[in-house]
Amino acid sequence: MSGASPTTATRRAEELAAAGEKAAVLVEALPWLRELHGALVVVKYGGNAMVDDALKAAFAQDIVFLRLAGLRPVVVHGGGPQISAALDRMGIESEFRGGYRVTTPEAMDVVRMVLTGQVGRELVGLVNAHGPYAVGMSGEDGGLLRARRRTARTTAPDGTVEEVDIGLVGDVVAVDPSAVTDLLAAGRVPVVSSVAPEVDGDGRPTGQVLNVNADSAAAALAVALRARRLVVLTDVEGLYAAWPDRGSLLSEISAAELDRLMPTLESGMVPKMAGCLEAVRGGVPRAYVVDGRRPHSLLVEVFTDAGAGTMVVP
Ligand SMILES: Nc1ncnc2c1ncn2[C@@H]1O[C@H](COP(=O)(O)OP(=O)(O)O)[C@@H](O)[C@H]1O
Ligand SMILES: CC(=O)N[C@@H](CCC(=O)OP(=O)(O)O)C(=O)O
Repeated sequence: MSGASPTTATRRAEELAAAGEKAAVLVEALPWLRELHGALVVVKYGGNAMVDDALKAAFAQDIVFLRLAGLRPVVVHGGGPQISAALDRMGIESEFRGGYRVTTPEAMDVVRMVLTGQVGRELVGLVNAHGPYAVGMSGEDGGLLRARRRTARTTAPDGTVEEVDIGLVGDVVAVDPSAVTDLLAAGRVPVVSSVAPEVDGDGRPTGQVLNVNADSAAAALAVALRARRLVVLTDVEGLYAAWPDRGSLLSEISAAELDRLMPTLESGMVPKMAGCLEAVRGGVPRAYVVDGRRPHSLLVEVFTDAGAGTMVVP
């Protein structure tokens, strides 16, 4: 008698079946690869989804995969928890109003240092472990972003709405995407941190830098770059109809429905969903909020039919 023993043969059959399943995943990606070839995709990586080294490394793999699959990814990263930890080590307490950090001049130095000097550098390093793709930049570089100070609105128990000063926090009012498009044309992956120079009412620089929420910065960039997708990776499955008791997870929502839901949203979801709204109203065909705690959720969202999380459509 010749040939493999029954156990070896069974194992071989199982291996081939597993390989076939993997091939099926690749085949499922085919229409998406075709549709998104050359597409510019802005990926916002939230600080809360940077849970551990393995997850950050998986994110870097996904970005390199997108780039090698012929898409043009642009990363905008957050780093809220990392900023809070650094402030905490310095004995400075973090305070948020309406999802935005109250930013004193002292805190602004830390925001800039942590976002551009620490979180951005780490992501660039992780991507570049695969080849010289990533180039880090902040909204200050190449005139990329300009921002004006924002105030936060709070509602008092009697229902009156008050404007409160939240310090050096900005809204993006202008984007010059050439620094990013130049890098894309050179085959690079821009990794952007959300710090921006302040301009006055006449558009003149004041010399101050402002702390821009990373969701807002990603949305402004996605609009200015005419991105085909904005994908926001965060630490929750997507947008829930009710919070914190997690009503149903909304798999798809229109801009008009989201607009109605906006006043009910809390904390970090406020700038996140405002950003998605701004993006789809500004011409981005789809914006997604995806659970970045699941490894490779970015690839699942972009290349499979199932998708995940919440999709916002115009
Ligand atoms: N309706 C909602 N659906 C989902 N999450 C919500 C909702 N309202 C508030 N949240 C909170 O928003 C958080 C996401 O925002 P944030 O912490 O700023 O994340 P990131 O660091 O990714 O920007 C969630 O973890 C959740 O606690
Ligand atoms: C004004 C404002 O709130 N800026 C944010 C910038 C970082 C950020 O947005 O990080 P995540 O995406 O991880 O939340 C902050 O200081 O935390």
